Amino acid sequence: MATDLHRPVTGTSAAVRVEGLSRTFDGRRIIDDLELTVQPGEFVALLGRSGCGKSTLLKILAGLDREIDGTVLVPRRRATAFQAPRLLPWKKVWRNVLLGLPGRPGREVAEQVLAEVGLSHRADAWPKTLSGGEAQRGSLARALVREPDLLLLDEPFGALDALTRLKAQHLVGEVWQRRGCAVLLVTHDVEEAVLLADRVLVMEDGVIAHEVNVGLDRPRSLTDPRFAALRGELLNRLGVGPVHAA
Ligand SMILES: Nc1ncnc2c1ncn2[C@@H]1O[C@H](COP(=O)(O)OP(=O)(O)OP(=O)(O)O)[C@@H](O)[C@H]1O
Repeated sequence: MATDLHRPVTGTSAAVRVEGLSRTFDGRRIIDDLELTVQPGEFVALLGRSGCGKSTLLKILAGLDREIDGTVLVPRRRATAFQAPRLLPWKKVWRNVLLGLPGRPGREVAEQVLAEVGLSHRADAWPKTLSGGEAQRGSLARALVREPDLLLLDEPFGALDALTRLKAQHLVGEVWQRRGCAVLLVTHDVEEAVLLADRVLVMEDGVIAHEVNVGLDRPRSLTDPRFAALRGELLNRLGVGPVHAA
């Protein structure tokens, strides 16, 4: 197995470079000679039918799955947020934020990033008392505190109600623009992908089968006919069938 997971990507090179990546589970090749490049500061969304291997790819990039063939180059400074916020219930929010940071950072480090995600008022709360949106902000804060060059997001808004989801999407867009890190967002939501990403990838049969450059100015509007056209194109790619622009 030619695994090269921790060779840092430096200088002007890509934030993610994946070459000839394959992953097999129980004899099934879920990822099959996949190629992927993400540029520094680029926001990329990854769509694909359920079970096509999106989360598997993200876990590999996060360094959580190393049973692979191929080459994966990612920055050392990377952080992940998942659909389930995974905050430790026995630690207050601010202590959760500092998890995984080396040394013994002070509370002010957590407070700074909690302010960035609008959660300062819940710093002393226990995770079980947070709303879904607050818990997801906590999870995002825990990722951001590492000052990642690459932020890996796996359906982070999937469990949120529609309004909270919109707010969380807005927050991630803001954070990305402010921080300038590369983002790879796995999502089922085509609108979310077009709203946030520079480039939308569609995964199919173990590879990146399609790629769409969004190319719309930000902030983006769902009522823009070009938005609707991109959404329709992607839905067709996903096999959801013709969708007419509003
Ligand atoms: N640890 C594992 N052992 C065996 N099979 C696995 C394992 N992890 C994932 N798989 C299988 O690999 C395939 C891809 O899973 P993955 O979770 O990456 O899909 P996904 O595209 O993220 O799906 P969804 O959109 O439903 O979350 C699935 O068939 C899944 O059952």
